[in-house]
Amino acid sequence: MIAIGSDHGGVALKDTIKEYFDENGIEYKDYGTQKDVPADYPDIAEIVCGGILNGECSSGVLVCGTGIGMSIAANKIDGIRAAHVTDVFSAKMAKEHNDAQIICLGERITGPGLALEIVKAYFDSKHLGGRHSRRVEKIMALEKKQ
Ligand SMILES: O=C(CO)[C@H](O)[C@H](O)[C@H](O)COP(=O)(O)O
Repeated sequence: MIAIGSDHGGVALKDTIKEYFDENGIEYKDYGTQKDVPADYPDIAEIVCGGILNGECSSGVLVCGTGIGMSIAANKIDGIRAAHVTDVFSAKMAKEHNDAQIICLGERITGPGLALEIVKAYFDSKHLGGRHSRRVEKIMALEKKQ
């Protein structure tokens, strides 16, 4: 199950991504917000990350105006690796190298066509393990050092 959420600045792109999921039989849970309902991105980031940490969802997509606020907020939550991506190669690397559970997109930055290519690249990729796992473990250890 994929978690998806946005603030009001990302709701149209969220709906585009949901259409893609529907067309491709990909299961998701929409954590809001909905059209015409303003929301603060840290609130949505928190509930989407919660859905991943409690095991309900395995990964997620967060959308705001730029993707920046969502990624800053999500990365404050213990156990979460969220990647702010604006291109296909970075989306692939976010999974292959960083094992990011979440990608963050910006509706005011990335058009719907490219955004869908990014989403596909991320979900079609697998974490490569090996030396990348060692580095991901070091990222997670940083949380414990604070
Ligand atoms: O967090 C952001 C910027 O880093 C997002 O783009 C938000 O969607 C944006 O700040 C919302 O702004 P608005 O003026 O309230 O629409």
